[in-house]
Amino acid sequence: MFKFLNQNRSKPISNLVYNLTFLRSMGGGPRTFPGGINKWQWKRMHEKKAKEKEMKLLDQEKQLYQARIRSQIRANVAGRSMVNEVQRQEGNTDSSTDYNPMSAKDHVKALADRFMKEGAEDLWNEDDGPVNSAPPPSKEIKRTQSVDSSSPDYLRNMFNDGRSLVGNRQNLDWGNESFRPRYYSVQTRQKSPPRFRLKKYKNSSSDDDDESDYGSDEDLIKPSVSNSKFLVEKDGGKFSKFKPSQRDSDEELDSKGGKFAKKAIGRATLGKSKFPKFNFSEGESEEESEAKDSKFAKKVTSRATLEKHDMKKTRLSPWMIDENCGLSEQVELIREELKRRKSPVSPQEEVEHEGGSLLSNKRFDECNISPLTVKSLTSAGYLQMTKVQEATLSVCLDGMDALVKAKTGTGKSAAFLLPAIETVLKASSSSRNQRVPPILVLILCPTRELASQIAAEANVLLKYHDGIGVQTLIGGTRFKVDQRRLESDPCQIMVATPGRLLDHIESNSGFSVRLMGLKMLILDEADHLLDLGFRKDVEKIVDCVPRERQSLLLSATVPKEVRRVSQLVLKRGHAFIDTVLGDVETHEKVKQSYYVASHELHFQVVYQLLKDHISNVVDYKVIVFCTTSMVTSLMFQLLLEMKLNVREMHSRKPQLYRTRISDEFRESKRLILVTSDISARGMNYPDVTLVLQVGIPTDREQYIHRLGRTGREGKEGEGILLLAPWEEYFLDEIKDLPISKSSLMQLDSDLKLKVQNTLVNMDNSVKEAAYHAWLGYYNSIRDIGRDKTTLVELANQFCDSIGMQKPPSLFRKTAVKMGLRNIPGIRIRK
Ligand SMILES: Nc1ncnc2c1ncn2[C@@H]1O[C@H](COP(=O)(O)OP(=O)(O)OP(=O)(O)O)[C@@H](O)[C@H]1O
Repeated sequence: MFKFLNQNRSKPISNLVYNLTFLRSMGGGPRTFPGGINKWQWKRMHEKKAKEKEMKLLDQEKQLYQARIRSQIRANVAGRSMVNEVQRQEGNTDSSTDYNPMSAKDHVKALADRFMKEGAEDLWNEDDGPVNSAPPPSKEIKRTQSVDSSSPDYLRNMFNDGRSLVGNRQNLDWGNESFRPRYYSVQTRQKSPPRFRLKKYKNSSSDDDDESDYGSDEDLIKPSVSNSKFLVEKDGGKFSKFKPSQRDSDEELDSKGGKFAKKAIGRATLGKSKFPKFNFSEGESEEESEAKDSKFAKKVTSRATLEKHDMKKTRLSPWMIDENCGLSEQVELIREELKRRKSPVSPQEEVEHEGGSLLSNKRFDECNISPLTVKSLTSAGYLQMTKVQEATLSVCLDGMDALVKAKTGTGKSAAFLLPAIETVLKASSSSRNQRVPPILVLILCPTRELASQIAAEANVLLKYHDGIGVQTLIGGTRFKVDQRRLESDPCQIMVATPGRLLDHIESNSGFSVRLMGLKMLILDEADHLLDLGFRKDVEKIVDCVPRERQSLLLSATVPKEVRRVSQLVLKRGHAFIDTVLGDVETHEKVKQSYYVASHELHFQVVYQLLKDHISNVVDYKVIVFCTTSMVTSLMFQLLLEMKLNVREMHSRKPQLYRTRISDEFRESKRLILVTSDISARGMNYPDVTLVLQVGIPTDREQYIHRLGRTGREGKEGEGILLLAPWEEYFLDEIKDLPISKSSLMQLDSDLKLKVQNTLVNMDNSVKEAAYHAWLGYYNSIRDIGRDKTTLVELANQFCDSIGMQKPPSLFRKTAVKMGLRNIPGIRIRK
């Protein structure tokens, strides 16, 4: 009897295990577990196992370290230290040959620190000393300091030397106030107490509805662009306008030096960009330089398994560093280059440049980041910081949490990646010998493409940092493949979309253990991640990472509600850095207009607008945003039939296809991307000439982010919004933006017929799906979704416009869910 029962039980269990494996490989992750235990029991069981494993590893590490110390002593006795010294002199800072200079006791303490979180005391062995001892000073910093030519100070002095070649500040003509350097962030990493401090935000706990908790506008750290004054909070508490004066001569000198470097180094990169362009030599013409640029353009490939995505095209600048040179030789080369670039630009040019410049006066070598990062930045063509980078870096290097608001395309990615790299460098001295290094920095972002883009950018900045890895965890890839990758190629920086990250947390306790070492949490497009769609996932993730961490939230839009909920992630005393304050959130150089046309004319108007743009702009690159994936698909097919050069991108497409299209569009010219909102945020497609939004975006923020795909890096761009008459109410939400009405063009009757015929002949399934999606989208928008009868009438107008005789029927269940069951005009599927 027992045997019989047992035989019968074994089958369902094995089936369950099979199903679980299948589910996991599909990316959903198991929800029930073998043996009938629940998720949390399963998780605890694995955590216990992982702890035991960690204890074993800790023990092994101690032994390994002792062995290293012994071998180092032996090597010293045998005169090996001389060889190491020579290697150091040559700039060979390979960590594999550089045995950690900590004392054995410090090292053991550092190992212990790694586990110093709640509940980890049991990993500590009493013989190892007190658990609460302060962590040893960062050995990484010590190590770089010993290599004198690569230290930040050395590089700074070197740049200052270059500056002094054209005379000191007294010799330069700074007479006109408008030529004076701009200041907006005084928070420098000084040893002496700072004279000013940044305004910190106090999150309210229970009374968080009170607006005053977030301070008045004056409480914000606001880099002033238009004049040399800025708002800072004095130690006494009150704000005052501050004007650089004599006593700030050091900063002034630096800024002017920065300015000189900017001038000497050249003008904007691509076209009318405000970013610096590097001329190869003084005698070289612009064309020659361009030709060389493209000739030498090279792909910087990452170490992470991002395939094609993980590449960034960079221009070979004169700062491109010869890999074969020692660091001191490279420094010499840069010094030579500075000498050659003596001639300052004219004051007139300076003013123009400052008018709308995104760059600050500070260079990367002036801001206490690792010289190897400066080297990577230099070889990627970044010399000066953008304003948001300067403001963010100074706050983050001081260890503060921050909420950062800066316009689209102003370099927020590097603004959070630079402190992230510094965090890894600081923390890795204590985690260097771990077999599976903890994840030290976690970057969350809303879309897969954005995650891949951020990882690619991180790899560019890590070009010269051996041993720091970046990986992505994004949906649409095989879960098992992710797991294998995590095991075979451990990383310290993880870029992830929330859903897939949670799947890994829930199904792999080893992964959760790795997250326990987290030092920095970053939310890019933070307002979107804290929106209702993502908030629950983000809360769960925050619960899985240590409380003792630094957090950074960034976005081009930060509505008040987001400032309120930001306390889910940020500490009480966080800084709010707002580089937009007092200015509109969109770029001055992006011309914004809107058209109003009835639904039946929309497709023709879109076609006409695109045709006009193509005939006016030779190297056009257009993004057409549609309301939903299925409407995107319909629009794409129509434009394809109308013989335009289009590509389609939305969440219903397989990931490989999305990656391919994204890559193609990034590199291309004369192409139109028809897309849903998956491309609205963060995507950095260079040189987009027009963004066309068809129908209302979900909200004001989404309008700004979509528009932000053009006019990046200070370039020019154009944005058009096409609305149906009933959608005009949306204009109220963006009334503070510089958008103007354009009158509808005369539509050609032949064209009208052509568009209508194409729509009529299109596959019915595409049109049906578009109708359902349209209904779903507008039903979810508060202002229209409430009045169901009007909504259905409008949906039927849309249906007419896409060449359908009668509206397709809905499943009863769907109609009930949408609250449309008994609404006239809705057909229910039998
Ligand atoms: N200091 C710099 N010097 C030169 N170029 C820079 C610098 N910082 C960033 N860039 C370039 O500026 C472009 C825009 O940067 P990024 O994508 O980080 O903008 P963003 O502010 O995150 O935009 P969004 O709000 O759309 O996410 C990128 O091409 C990047 O390489």
